[in-house]
Amino acid sequence: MKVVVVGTGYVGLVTGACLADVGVDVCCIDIDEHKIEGLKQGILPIYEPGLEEIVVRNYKKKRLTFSTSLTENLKDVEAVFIAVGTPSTEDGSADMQYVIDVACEIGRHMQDYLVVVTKSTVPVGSSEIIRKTISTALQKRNVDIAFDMASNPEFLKEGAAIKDFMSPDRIVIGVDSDKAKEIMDTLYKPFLLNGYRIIYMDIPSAEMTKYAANAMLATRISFMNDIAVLCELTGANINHVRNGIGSDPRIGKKFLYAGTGYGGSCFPKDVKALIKMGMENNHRLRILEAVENINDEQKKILFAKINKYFDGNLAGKTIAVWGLAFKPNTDDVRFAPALVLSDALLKAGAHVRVFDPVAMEEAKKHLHDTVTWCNDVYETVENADAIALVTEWNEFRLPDWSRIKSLMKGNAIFDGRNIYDDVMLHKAGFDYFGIGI
Ligand SMILES: NC(=O)c1ccc[n+]([C@@H]2O[C@H](COP(=O)([O-])OP(=O)(O)OC[C@H]3O[C@@H](n4cnc5c(N)ncnc54)[C@H](O)[C@@H]3O)[C@@H](O)[C@H]2O)c1
Ligand SMILES: O=c1ccn([C@@H]2O[C@H](COP(=O)(O)OP(=O)(O)O[C@H]3O[C@H](CO)[C@@H](O)[C@H](O)[C@H]3O)[C@@H](O)[C@H]2O)c(=O)[nH]1
Repeated sequence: MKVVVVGTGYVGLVTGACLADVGVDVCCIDIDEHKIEGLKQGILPIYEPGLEEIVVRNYKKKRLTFSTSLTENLKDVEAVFIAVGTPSTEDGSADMQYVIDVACEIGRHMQDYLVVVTKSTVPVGSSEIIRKTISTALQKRNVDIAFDMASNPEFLKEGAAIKDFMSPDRIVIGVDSDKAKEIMDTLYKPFLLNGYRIIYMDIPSAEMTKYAANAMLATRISFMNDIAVLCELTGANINHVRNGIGSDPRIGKKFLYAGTGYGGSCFPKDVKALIKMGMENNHRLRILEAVENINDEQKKILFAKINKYFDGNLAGKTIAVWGLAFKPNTDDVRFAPALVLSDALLKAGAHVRVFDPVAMEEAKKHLHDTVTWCNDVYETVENADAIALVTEWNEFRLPDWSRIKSLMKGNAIFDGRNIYDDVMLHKAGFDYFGIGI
C-alpha cells in the first residue's frame, strides 16, 4: 500500500514513520524545505524518544521518503493523511488555513480514487468543508474522480508517541463509505495484533471525540489544581487526596497530578477551540471556560509563591529554573509554564538561570536573552536564592542536595510538580514549597 502524509510535525512524522515500519510505502510531505532536507539526512525537526531510529531505518529501506511536493506524489496512493497544524486564531477557533491549502492541492492534482484522512485536530464539520473544497477543485478541472473522507483523530502524547501509535488504546475512525473503511482497516490491522480496537463511527462524532477527549483530560487537571489551592488553604495535602480519590476505579489514578498548569500544543488550543465551537452553536461550555481560567491562574502559581517568600522583592534575587519543556521527554516549549514563570521573574527584576535536558534550543526562540543558560542543575544553583522545579524530568528527581546546598546562597525550593520529599528536604535545611501541600 502507498500513502502520503502531509505535514512533518509530531503527528505527521510519527504517523509516517510507524506506517512505514509495518510495511506501508509512505511519502511525507512538508512545505518547509529545511525540515525536508534535514529529514533526508536523518536530522529530525523534533525530539521524540525512539522516532529517529524508525525514521532512519525506513528511509534506508526506501519505504519512507520525504518531499516538498504533494503535487508530484499523488499518483497511485490509497490515502492522503492531512497532519498539518491547526493553531488557535485570535478568537480562539482552530485555524483551518493549512488544512484547506492541502485540500485545494489534493483537488487540483489527484489522479485516481483515494481516501482523504484528517489526522489534524479539526472542528466538527471540517471534513465536509474539505470534501467541498476538493470537489470544487475537481469541477474546475472538469474531471470526475471519486474520493472519500475519513476522520482519524490522533491521540498520541509527546514523549510517548511511538508507543501510543504502535500500541494504541483505541483507534477512532469516522467514515461514511465501505471502501474508505476497507482501506483504513488494512492500514491499521498491523497495529491491532494485541487486540486493540478500531472504533468506527460517523465523521462528525470522530471529530468531536478528539476535542472531548482533550477537554476531559484538561478538566481533570484544572479540577485537581483547583482542589490543590483549597488544600493549601485548609491544611489538606493534594497528594493524599489524589491517592484517596484515584483508588476509586470510576475516577482512576491517572492524570490527576496537580502542578503548574497544563501546557503544550494541544490542551490550550483545543480547549479554546471547543469553547468557540460551543459559542458558534449558541451553547456556552461553562465548565471549559472555568478549566481555562483555572489553568491561566495555575501557570502563575509558582511566581506567586516565590514572590510571597521574598516579600514581593525579587529585584536582584537569583532563581534557578529546572525544566523548560511543557512536560518531560520532549523539546516542545509551546505554552510551557516555565516560560510564563521565567518571564514573570525577569519582569520582577530577578536573575533567572535555566536548564532543560533537551529543550534549551527551542526555549531560546521564546525566552528573553537576559536569562542565563546553564549546562546542568548544579550550574543553575550557583549563588541562587531559590530553585523552581517546573518540568519533572527524571534527571531532576534525585540530585545531590548537599552539593546543591553548598552552591546556593539561599535555601528555598519551589516544587511545581510535587516530586520531592518535603520532610527530607526540611531536614536537609531547605525551605520547601509544593503545590497543594
Ligand atoms: N503534537 C501532538 O502531540 C498532537 C497530538 C495529536 C493531535 N495533534 C494535532 O495534529 C495536528 C498537527 O500537529 P503537530 O504538532 O504535528 O503540528 P506541527 O505544527 O508540529 O507541524 C505541522 C507541519 O505541517 C507543515 N505544513 C503546514 N502547511 C503545510 C502544507 N500546506 N503542506 C505541507 N506541509 C504543511 C508545517 O510546515 C509543519 O511542519 C494539529 O491539528 C494538532 O492539534 C497534535
Ligand atoms: O496529571 C497530569 C497530567 C498532565 N499534566 C500536564 O498536562 C499537559 C499535557 O500533558 P500530556 O497530555 O501528557 O501531553 P500532550 O503531548 O499534550 O498530549 C495531550 O494532547 C495530545 C494532542 O491532542 C493528545 O493526543 C494526547 O492524548 C493528550 O494527552 C502537560 O503540561 C502536563 O504537565 C498535568 O498537569 N497533570
